[in-house]
Amino acid sequence: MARYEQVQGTVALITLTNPPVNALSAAVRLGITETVTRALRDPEVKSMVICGENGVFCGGADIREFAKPMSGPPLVPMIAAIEEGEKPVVAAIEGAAFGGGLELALGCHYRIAHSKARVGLPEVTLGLLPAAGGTQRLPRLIGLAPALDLITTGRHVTAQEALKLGIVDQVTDQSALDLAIQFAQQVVGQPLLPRKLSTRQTPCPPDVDGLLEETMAQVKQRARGAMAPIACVQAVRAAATLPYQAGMQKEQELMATLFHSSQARAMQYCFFAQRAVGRWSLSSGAHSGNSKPRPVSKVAVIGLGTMGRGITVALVKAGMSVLAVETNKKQLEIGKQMVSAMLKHDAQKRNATPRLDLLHFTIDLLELKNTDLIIEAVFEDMALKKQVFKELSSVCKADAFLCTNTSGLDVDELAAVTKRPELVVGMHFFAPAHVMKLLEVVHGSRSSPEAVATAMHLGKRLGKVSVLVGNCAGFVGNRMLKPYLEQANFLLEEGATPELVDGALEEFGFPMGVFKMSDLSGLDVGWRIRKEAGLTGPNVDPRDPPRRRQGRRYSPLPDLVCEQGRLGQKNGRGWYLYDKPGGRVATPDPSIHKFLEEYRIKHGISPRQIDRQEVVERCLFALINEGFRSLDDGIAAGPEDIDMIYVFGYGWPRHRGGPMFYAGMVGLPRVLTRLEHYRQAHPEVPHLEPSPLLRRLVASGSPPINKWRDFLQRPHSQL
Ligand SMILES: CC/C=C\CC(=O)SCCNC(=O)CCNC(=O)[C@H](O)C(C)(C)COP(=O)(O)OP(=O)(O)OC[C@H]1O[C@@H](n2cnc3c(N)ncnc32)[C@H](O)[C@@H]1OP(=O)(O)O
Repeated sequence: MARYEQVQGTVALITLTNPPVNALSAAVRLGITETVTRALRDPEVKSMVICGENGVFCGGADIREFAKPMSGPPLVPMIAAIEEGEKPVVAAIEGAAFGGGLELALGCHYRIAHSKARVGLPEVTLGLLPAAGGTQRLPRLIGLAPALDLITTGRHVTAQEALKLGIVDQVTDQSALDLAIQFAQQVVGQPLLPRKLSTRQTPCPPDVDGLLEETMAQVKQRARGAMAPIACVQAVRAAATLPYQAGMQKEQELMATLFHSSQARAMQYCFFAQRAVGRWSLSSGAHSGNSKPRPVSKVAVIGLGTMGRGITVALVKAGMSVLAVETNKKQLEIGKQMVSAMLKHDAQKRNATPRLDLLHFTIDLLELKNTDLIIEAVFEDMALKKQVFKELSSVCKADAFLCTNTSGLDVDELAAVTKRPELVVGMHFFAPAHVMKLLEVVHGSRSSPEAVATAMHLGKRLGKVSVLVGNCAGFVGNRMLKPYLEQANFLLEEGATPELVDGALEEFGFPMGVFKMSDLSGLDVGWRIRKEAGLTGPNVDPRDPPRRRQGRRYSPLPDLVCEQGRLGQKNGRGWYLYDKPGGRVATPDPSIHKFLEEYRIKHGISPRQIDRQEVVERCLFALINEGFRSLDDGIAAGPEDIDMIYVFGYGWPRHRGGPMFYAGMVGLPRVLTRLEHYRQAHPEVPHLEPSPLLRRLVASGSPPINKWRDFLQRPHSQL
């Protein structure tokens, strides 16, 4: 797993050979150990170069091995042997050097990178820390503050930034390997000691404690309960305050607390799940391996509201030419100004030039005739969307894809008004669409594999995690959100406050509780949808009592809040009070508390003490239960799809792996028992009735999550 050659007479070339990313598996570690020993012993060899096969240096430790018993030589002594050896070693970094890969390179005496290479220590994103000396060598190389940044965020760094930071010694547009071999010959005979990072002192600012405290406070705030970022700060602190060996000891101790933790398991599950959702399949037998996306170069976006603007920006940022369409000149001008401002702001942050040249604006639908793919992002109103789709179907070229950004309307109903239902798919972006990483691609019953492949591929081009889902009200994400929101409202009726509910959910790890999130989205959005569904407003069945709709318990609280003119952050008043319209600082509002008390009196509800555990269980188990139903209905292809939707689209804390993974961690029997308990206490809430799939899984001994597919009621998903 490591090839050995002697090149240019005196240079030992060691090539890691473990495709696709040359991960440091046991076999690779053994290969490196053996080849380095051989090179150190061979008197003809004066220096070494370590590189990776297929243009990738090394993607780090083999993550798949973490769940197995340790075998093969450990990384720490392997890297120490390279550093301590008396022959210079040069790392030739092409493609990527991540995690253990960069730590290996830091053990080398010199690093040469290709200009397109990226480096980083992303262990924190796997619930770990760089425990092959990364927390000790990197600060000694680049200083305390930049090392803290890189290690606690896990961010990827370009070769250019790596050069500026001092992580690499040279960057080349030519072959990094050729340059490294040349370099390895030149440095023979030069003093090696100063190149051994373990012998250096960490460059620190005058106020080390201040920096560490400030970083710890920031990290805790960002971490939302994740342990790894905190351990990373503690390990880097050791690099600033302890001698190297003691620092290494600390690194190992901290790693031991993380390595077998449920958080690390959850985050490593997310790593593989994120990649698994890209491998989609349909019941027809079409799948990502046999369905080619059609090339798309001209894209149009219809509607420049919040969603349309975000989608346009995302497309332009991905280098695509976009025709942005509005209904009238005034709206077009507003949209144009806002999109341009967003692009300029984004470019400024990246120190780049905004690609305004890729943008074209029109109010004339006829200009769409040469467009390859159209994304409709008009108001969430079926009649309006149908009218748009009819028009698109007649003006666009016959093979253009027609995509809708609906967040939950029936994609088949829209496809049916066109002359090309097979080219219609849902592309459900999440606000703000240029920031949020999730894209739900909705497969209608007549969508062709090519349309699905094209939408999935477009999502990837935009840097999104695209998840294929089936067509039903709300698709996967919003369908599961419904019982979650419902439980939150019921909890208010029963005695909770918005702060209590949000506090419990934020403590769980969500960036924002449900009521703050509703305020941010705008309370009128759901109000309008509920009016259309006949749950509030003039279309309510007059025979329905105030707290029942369509045969089940209903809370009119959110409707009543909207009727008071409280629309959320946008007008400064929602479930909370804000410093100003559009303000972000939420404070509890005594008038909401009074309103809730009066509501309870009016409806004869005696408020009771509700604790955080009940909030978490009722909101999250109801959501998870709907996840099981979505799986059983074939709307979600697998639990990984649901989990990635929630992690990337709804702020589910990554260190808890997503709702379905979390259910497995809590234990399916417990989820079932608690749902049964709450269902008994609230017989009028059907969402609390445990799903048949959950019952089947528990009856079968609660198999691990990767076996759940075997228990689905349909052998194939509906997709
Ligand atoms: C003592 C502890 C010391 C060290 C700890 C570590 O090193 S932990 C590992 C740290 N490394 C990382 O987190 C990097 C993970 N990999 C990536 O970020 C990307 O894979 C990479 C290297 C940038 C390449 O990206 P690309 O988009 O080209 O490929 P893709 O991500 O789809 O990966 C291709 C397949 O390789 C599998 N894979 C990638 N990295 C690893 C790894 N470190 N271990 C095991 N497997 C890895 C990935 O899962 C893909 O396979 P698939 O079957 O498609 O899932």
